[in-house]
Amino acid sequence: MSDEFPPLKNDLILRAAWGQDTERAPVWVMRQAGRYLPEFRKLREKHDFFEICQTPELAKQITLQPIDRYPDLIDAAIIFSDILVIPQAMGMEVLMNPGPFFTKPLEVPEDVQNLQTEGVKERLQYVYDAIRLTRTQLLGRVPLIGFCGSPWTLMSYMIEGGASKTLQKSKTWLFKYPDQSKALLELITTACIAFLVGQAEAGAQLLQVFDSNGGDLSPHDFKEFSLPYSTRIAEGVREQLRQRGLQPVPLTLFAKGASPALAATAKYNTISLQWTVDPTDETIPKDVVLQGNLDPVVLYGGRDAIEREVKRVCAEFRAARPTGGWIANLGHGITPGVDPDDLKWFFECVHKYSVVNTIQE
Ligand SMILES: Cc1c2[nH]c(c1CCC(=O)O)Cc1[nH]c(c(CCC(=O)O)c1C)Cc1[nH]c(c(CCC(=O)O)c1C)Cc1[nH]c(c(C)c1CCC(=O)O)C2
Repeated sequence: MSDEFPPLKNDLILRAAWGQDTERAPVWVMRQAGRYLPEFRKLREKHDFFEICQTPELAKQITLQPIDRYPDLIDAAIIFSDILVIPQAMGMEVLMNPGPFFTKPLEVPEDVQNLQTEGVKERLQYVYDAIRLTRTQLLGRVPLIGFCGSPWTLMSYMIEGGASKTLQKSKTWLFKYPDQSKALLELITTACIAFLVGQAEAGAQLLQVFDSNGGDLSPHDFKEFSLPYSTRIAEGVREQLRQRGLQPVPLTLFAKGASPALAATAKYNTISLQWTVDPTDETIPKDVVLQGNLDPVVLYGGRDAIEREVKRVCAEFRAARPTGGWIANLGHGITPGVDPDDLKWFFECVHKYSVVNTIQE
């Protein structure tokens, strides 16, 4: 399997994800292939969002855009796709206009019976094809990240029908129909495990679970309705990779807004922190690798602010992980208005200030 693709020239992020010390922190950003890039917007004018996801050649082209624009500055690619491909593969229609829009969201627990839970892994074949093609054309420059949404975050989209500030409908399910909610979370968990294993089989070298709505739950409900399923994904993926004789793949959990100490109990190799978390927080266990966590809005603050904030964040992470185990990133996705040159400056600052002896000045 490993011979299928060109040899890897930059394994910084893999070493960091396994907890090893690195010369400097590896860096990538969530949503790095996205609307802040003029080359993305140009391609997007001609193609529907999910058409791009479903066309391996287009998904590959967009995945490579930031890698081509920032050569030697960026340490990972992330496959161009969306967390909502799982609900689609379960038979739900999802459009992007401009945010995600479900034409028939789940309204009552009986609606769950209409989901097509058999064959989900197979219907996502286009993602595996995109991953294979991208790995080939990356030419070993950097590792490729695969991903999925967490069961709770996907459940909330399937019920809300799109993004929501309050999550009133989906949280109502948790309080009104806790058992049926757990049954739905189980179904989604099974799909997530199969999908992540499929991505690793196709060549994804690191896997990230996005629990973007995890922090909208009380710690009690997070422990009841989100954490157990994210934990099961980590266990299930590791187990299935082992059974298939595949190399282990490092796993990252981004439980946005949730307590990092709780997120760490899910036993992922890495937890991704949003900017409201102090990486030196004593409650975070020392054996988990950290990813993050510059406030994405700093990228609008100009070069001096970017440099100052990167320097500060680098010092914090070095204090938190003196012997390595940090992947530099933003605390959430990069937003559409960022100047691509300011992102370049962010990468340059991370290269400079995450080297051990420069941050001790
Ligand atoms: C919640 C969520 C979604 N999708 C995703 C999440 C989890 C991360 C997070 O919390 O932001 C994950 C995602 N979405 C996308 C990626 C691609 C890889 C990457 O570059 O990170 C990834 C990893 C592409 C995308 N997904 C989307 C875009 C922009 C839409 C467009 O091109 O029209 C991109 C590049 C659209 C999308 N997709 C989703 C929303 C809420 C939106 C609209 C809001 C927004 O635009 O940021 C669902």
